[in-house]
Amino acid sequence: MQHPTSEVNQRISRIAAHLNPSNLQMEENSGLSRVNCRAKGGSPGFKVAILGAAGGIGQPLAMLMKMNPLVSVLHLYDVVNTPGVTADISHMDTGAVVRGFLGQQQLGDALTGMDLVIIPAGVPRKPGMTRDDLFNINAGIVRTLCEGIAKCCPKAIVNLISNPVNSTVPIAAEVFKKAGSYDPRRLLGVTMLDVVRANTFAAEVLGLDPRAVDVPVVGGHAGVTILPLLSQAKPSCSFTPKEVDDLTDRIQNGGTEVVEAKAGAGSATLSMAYAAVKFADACLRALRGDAGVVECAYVASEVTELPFFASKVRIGRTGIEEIYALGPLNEYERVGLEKAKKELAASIQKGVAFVRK
Ligand SMILES: NC(=O)c1ccc[n+]([C@@H]2O[C@H](COP(=O)([O-])OP(=O)(O)OC[C@H]3O[C@@H](n4cnc5c(N)ncnc54)[C@H](O)[C@@H]3O)[C@@H](O)[C@H]2O)c1
Ligand SMILES: O=C(O)C[C@H](O)C(=O)O
Repeated sequence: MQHPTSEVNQRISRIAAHLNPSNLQMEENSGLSRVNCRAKGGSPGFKVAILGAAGGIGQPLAMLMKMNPLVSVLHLYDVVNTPGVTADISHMDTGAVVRGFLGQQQLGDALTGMDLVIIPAGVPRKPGMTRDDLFNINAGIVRTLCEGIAKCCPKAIVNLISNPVNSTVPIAAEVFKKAGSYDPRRLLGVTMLDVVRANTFAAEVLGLDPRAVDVPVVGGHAGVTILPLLSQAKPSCSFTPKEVDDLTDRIQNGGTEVVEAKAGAGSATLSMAYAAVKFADACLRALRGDAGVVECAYVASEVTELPFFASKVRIGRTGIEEIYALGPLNEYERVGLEKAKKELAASIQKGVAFVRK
């Protein structure tokens, strides 16, 4: 039986919290607040934060992560609209406890204690733009968010989605280095959408179920830096030179295909949320201790002479545990690799310089 005074105190602090405009943090945002609930704990699992959770990717990503049984706590952070998104998602009858955080002053609370931080914050492309055209706005957003991560959850695994990924991952690395918290095993640029597209488009050509197809995509995440290794596609298959050309072109320009179809209303959001969840789920399974979790990602790497490169990596409890070599490339892929490296080198340098300047 609770002492009446403590019950009154709890009520008063609840009312005060609601009245204080600087405290916009929400706990499930429901009439039945957690103080009134019998069970205070969530289900066992991992704590995940999404930064940019109210956006085109953020919202479906939040919904899908709420459905993931490996997630016990889901923090939704954005500079706008998190109260509504949080209230909405918190009504789903799945295990994860959802909390919303609004604005820079709540970034620390959103991040504290997180195991995995997924970042889809930032502006998307419009027709006619390259991903690099987003650099001026998104570089600063990623820097600020990563400063928060370095301070509040330096051991978290970071899945970075914000474009241009080829530069934002080096930016994140530099921020973490400055803060003294850099662990390259824990920073992963999300290139899963390229793999998802490669599997889908290759399956169309082969007349197979896309779920049965696995095409490694290496390099980076923009134009010619997206390098599908069709010669290594599984199940083992062969493509005509025209099919290779057409498929490579479509995979490299998959993002632009969506940007043009959306005609000014943004870039890929739904397929990206799907890809982000596929990747985040792989990271969580690895954190749980599952063996053999291997995915493509853009990471600090020694696979080429460049400091960052996307390739297959094995993820484990401590983050990236092994980075795989590219394997045998055919002449077409070797030429593609040289083009990819040239553009990647400039994008990496631009990201590093942004933080060091
Ligand atoms: N890696 C990939 O494969 C991939 C795929 C698709 C999109 N993207 C990129 O993801 C990013 C987001 O795309 P989107 O379609 O969701 O855009 P969006 O504009 O719909 O959503 C972005 C969200 O970020 C929020 N935001 C802006 N500044 C912020 C800050 N400082 N802190 C926290 N949140 C902030 C916005 O309020 C918004 O809710 C873009 O940069 C886009 O290019 C990457
Ligand atoms: O194309 C974009 O700008 C978004 C994203 O990088 C994508 O590949 O869909």
